[in-house]
Amino acid sequence: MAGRPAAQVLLDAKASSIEVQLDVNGKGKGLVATRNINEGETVFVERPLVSLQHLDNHGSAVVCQACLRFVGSVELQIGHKLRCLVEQLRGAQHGAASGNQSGSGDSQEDEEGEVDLEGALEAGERLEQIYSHVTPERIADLCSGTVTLPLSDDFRRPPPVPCRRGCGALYCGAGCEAEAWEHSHCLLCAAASPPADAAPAPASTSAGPAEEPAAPGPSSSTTAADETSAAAAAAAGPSSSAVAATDPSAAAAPTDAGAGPSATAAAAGAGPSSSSAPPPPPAAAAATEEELYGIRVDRRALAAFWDHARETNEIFLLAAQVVAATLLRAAKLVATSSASAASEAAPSQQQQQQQQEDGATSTAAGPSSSSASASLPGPSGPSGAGGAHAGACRSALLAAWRPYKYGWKRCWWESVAVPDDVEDEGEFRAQLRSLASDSLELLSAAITDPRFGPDLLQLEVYGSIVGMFELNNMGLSVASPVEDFFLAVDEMDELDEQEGGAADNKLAVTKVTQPLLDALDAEYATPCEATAFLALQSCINHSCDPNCTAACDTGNRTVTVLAQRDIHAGEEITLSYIDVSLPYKDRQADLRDYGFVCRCQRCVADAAAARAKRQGGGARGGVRVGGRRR
Ligand SMILES: C[S@@+](CC[C@H](N)C(=O)[O-])C[C@H]1O[C@@H](n2cnc3c(N)ncnc32)[C@H](O)[C@@H]1O
Repeated sequence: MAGRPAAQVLLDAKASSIEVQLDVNGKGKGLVATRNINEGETVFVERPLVSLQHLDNHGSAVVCQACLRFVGSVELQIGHKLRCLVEQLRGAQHGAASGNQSGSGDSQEDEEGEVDLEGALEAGERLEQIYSHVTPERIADLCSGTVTLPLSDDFRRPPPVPCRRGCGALYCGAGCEAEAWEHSHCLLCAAASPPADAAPAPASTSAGPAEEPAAPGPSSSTTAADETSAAAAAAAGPSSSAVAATDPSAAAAPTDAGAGPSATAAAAGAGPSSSSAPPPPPAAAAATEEELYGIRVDRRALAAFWDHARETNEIFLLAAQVVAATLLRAAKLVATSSASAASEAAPSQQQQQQQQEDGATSTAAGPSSSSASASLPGPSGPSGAGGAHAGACRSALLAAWRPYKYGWKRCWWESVAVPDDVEDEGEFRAQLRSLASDSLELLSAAITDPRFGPDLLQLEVYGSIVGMFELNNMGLSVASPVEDFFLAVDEMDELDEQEGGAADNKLAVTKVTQPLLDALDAEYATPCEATAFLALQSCINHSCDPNCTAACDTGNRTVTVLAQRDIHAGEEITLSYIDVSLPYKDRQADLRDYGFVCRCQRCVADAAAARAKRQGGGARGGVRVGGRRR
């Protein structure tokens, strides 16, 4: 999650024998190989700049909120999954029962407000099925770590380390907790107040009782993502609609490649920065305010921001990470440059004093020391100081923004693909704009910084950051240790059978594990599902016959792009954003969600073949249709 300057990313790209070119075959910028790359070779390795476990996945997988590694014991994973499943099913039953009164459009009502009795019945049956295999007490024991399953030791992951403020976020160790904190969480943690002994997270290594995980954010409902409003759900687009594990989604125009916050705003027609200064915080929040690196944070207002994002669209949480990370980095850069300017000034004052003491002439000391002081920010400085400080802030903000500038950014409400069932596109887009505006207002009330806020916290800039996720995200999937655990139990059975003995042992193990497997049913192997933004990946164009694949390694917190066939120097690096085993028409339909008509060689050939067929000639020989499947 930690941000790296784009310059560093590009250096890595060079080292990996690829380069970013600004116009690749009319598709905007793209990555091109600068040498021959062999099949199976690593093209480059990259770390996500920001990532987020999907909110509706929190009930299925307890993972580190920084690196997405599973944490805790298999018992915890199974218990947590069953507990959340039960809560969710109870909610489904309850939703149907109360649907008539609430009219809230929850998940048990269809769009006309009809109660989904069928869904409620199904939920009831599933609940019965679960309880025929496990008791509520058993689930509680699994969650609390008071039960140990046979063979589970081999599948134990690092014990969870909670967020230092106690918001419920968990990490795989103190390192990840600290990194997330420094990256953006210190500004986004919505816990009302730190625990009394708010020390940095412990570097816990014991496999003690399992931590009870909570969904991130101020409220710990594990079904919050189901409450998504109809408009936001419709707007979720490709980024939230089951992206394949390694597919980046994207839409881009190369001209924006270097745009920083204000450039983006200017391009989008935003007014002067001062016109969109953040609104003042609500008076009621005064008690929950604090200041970090000169940035004012209001935890109560943050809770409202989180609630809004959970109820509308999680994409705002990713955007908030970018905003918070950028503000923090800029604030730290300003602090560092102020400190170094101060330390440069200090010797010269000392020198002046020394010279005076030595009886030297005043002309040798005065001007130089005063001009050094003049560059320092602060109300007591000469009239030029404010301007110099503003300039330093601006440079710091642009430097902090650099890692994100490569992602193509179009305003979210303008770039989202319109769902088929939407009749009035204008109204749909206006609704999205209004959602983004509400989200920004809440975020601006929660995080305020007069130095950078007016530039960064503008609706057009915020919309373009949200749009960046809509168009450039990469879906990540991390396999669950629970799957491996049940597999090991299976294999043990085979082993025992082969050895023709230990039947008692086999029976003893499956007697304990089988009811859990039966209760979990098909959901026993649910992976961690997340979304991430990666600077270089966001430059890779789609092909329906891609030459690369991408794979996620949570251990290293990296995504690796691998050549899946030989690539020649000068050839474009491509990935597939969709299921390329689909026929031409379906592929084009899927890519419409990404906002472009595919111009890859395979599609050009397919289109030509379709044209020829329409003209009655059928596909001519020599036209290559189809190709490598993902
Ligand atoms: C993730 S971005 C890739 C980088 C992008 N070309 C840029 O300039 O930033 C995806 C966007 O690139 C363009 N693109 C990618 N693959 C394409 C393809 N096969 N055919 C046409 N345009 C494509 C589309 O505009 C798409 O929205």
